[in-house]
Amino acid sequence: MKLYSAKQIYKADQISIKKEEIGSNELMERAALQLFNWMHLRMQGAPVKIHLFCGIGNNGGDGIALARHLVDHGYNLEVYVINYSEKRSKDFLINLDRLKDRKIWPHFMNSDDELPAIGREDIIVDGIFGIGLNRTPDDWVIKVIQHLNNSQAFILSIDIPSGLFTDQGPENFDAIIKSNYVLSFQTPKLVFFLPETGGFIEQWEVLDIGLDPEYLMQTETEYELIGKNEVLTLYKPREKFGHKGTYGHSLIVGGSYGKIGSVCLSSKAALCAGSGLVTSYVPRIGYTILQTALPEIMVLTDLEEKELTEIKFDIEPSVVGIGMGMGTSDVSIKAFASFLEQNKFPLVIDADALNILSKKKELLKELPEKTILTPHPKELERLIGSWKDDFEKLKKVKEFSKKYNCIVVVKGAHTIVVYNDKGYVNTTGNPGMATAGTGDVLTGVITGLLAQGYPALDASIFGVYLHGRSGDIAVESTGFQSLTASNVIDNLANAYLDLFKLPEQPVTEEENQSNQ
Ligand SMILES: NC(=O)C1=CN([C@@H]2O[C@H](COP(=O)(O)OP(=O)(O)OC[C@H]3O[C@@H](n4cnc5c(N)ncnc54)[C@H](O)[C@@H]3O)[C@@H](O)[C@H]2O)[C@@H](O)CC1
Ligand SMILES: [K+]
Repeated sequence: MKLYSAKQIYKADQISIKKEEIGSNELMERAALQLFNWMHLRMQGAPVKIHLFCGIGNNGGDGIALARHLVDHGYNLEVYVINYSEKRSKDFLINLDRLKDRKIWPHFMNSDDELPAIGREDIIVDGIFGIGLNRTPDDWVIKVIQHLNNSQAFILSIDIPSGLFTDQGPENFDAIIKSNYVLSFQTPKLVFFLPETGGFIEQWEVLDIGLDPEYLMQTETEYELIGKNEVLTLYKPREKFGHKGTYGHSLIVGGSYGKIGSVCLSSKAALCAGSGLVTSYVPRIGYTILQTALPEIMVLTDLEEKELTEIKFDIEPSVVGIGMGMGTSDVSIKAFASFLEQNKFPLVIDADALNILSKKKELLKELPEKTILTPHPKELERLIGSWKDDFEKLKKVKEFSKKYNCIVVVKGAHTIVVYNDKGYVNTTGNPGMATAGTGDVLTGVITGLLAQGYPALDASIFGVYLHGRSGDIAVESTGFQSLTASNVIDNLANAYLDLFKLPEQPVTEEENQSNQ
């Protein structure tokens, strides 16, 4: 699913109005009707108190138009207009008149007005600012926003939580509505998925207001949201006459004294992701551990007992996944540097290998094209330097990706795979996966996919999705706290099977009767 920018949404809006020969207020009416239907279906006329807060732009206009439908259906409604500017939008005014025709008079709130009492059982509808916000709200408006956040009432936001910019980072976190539910028009917004701002949205849903499909389809976006539909187009089915050689050979390099487990996890994950063969390359101490833990896997060892001192092998792997548990001792740095200088195989680089790259940036030029780097936030910071906000971070990652022609997997609650100017935002995964070893599993999965011939970008996007989906399936039986990295590996099979599961269909009346 594409994630459109505010500019693109405004453009789609204009094109739709022109093509369909409708007024902009008709589009607003469509939006308001969608909002109303959503609420009415769930509330079924319940007499709960609804406090509807509107701004004076089109987001407020949506709110005012919604108010008319709610009133027409007998809902218990109080409407407030936050008068933060004199420049009321045309469609806001049209809808205000329509509301007044029904003898409904909103409370017009100005800077020195008292804030209304809101019960914790009430519902707040937030239509103060939409995608048109272009500066931090005035102090008194921030006080209103804080008042709503502190009320403990359920907050339903129209289009986007008020106070959140669509395409830039926030300046003041106190100025943003904390939404329980966002009904977002046509497209979710990128900020819903970024670590700094994602917490302002508990749940979201898209309401289709029928913006011009042709424009939406043809328009390239900077970010895409990755769900099952998107990865299904990447999936490569197995061939009947395939053999283990067809599905590649993954070499997993890493480990040191006390950290052989990380190599076990990556190696097993590569195997379960479908790699035909897997070999692990570890210090000698890892030999018995790996051979005992993973009978399907071959093992090569360094001459040294406890750490890697030389990465040399006489096999021809399809791909090398490197770095987990490797440490950053001087000898291991040297081993990694000379490996990079001679290596000709595709690479997935993680953990300590990333830290070594950060310390010795001159090694970055040795990376084969489309090398995949999988940093967590701290590793990323060491690699690209610090950032002011998520948008600056993504800009820096894009520059880095272009400079070194590499793919960067920016790990987080919504991992974003970045290549060149484009970002792919993952939707699977859960907080239970914030546990030791899940990163090693991800490296293994991506390595295993590359081995099978997935192009590097597809392997990254698909690998991140599968890893998260395995975690989501696992957590159903483990709960968040007890989920382990091994549980994620154990559910890779289920994540694959889940790709082809159809959504559950409602039981028909006939089936119901025959079951009785
Ligand atoms: N574009 C579309 O396709 C549609 C948009 N609709 C609604 O329109 C919204 C966008 O409306 P607008 O562009 O009118 O903008 P908003 O309603 O988001 O913002 C109000 C206006 O206030 C001004 N403003 C921005 N920041 C301010 C600040 N900090 N203090 C004071 N004034 C400030 C701006 O001039 C802005 O236009 C969307 O979020 C959505 O809710 C819907 O009506 C349906 C169609
Ligand atoms: K809003």
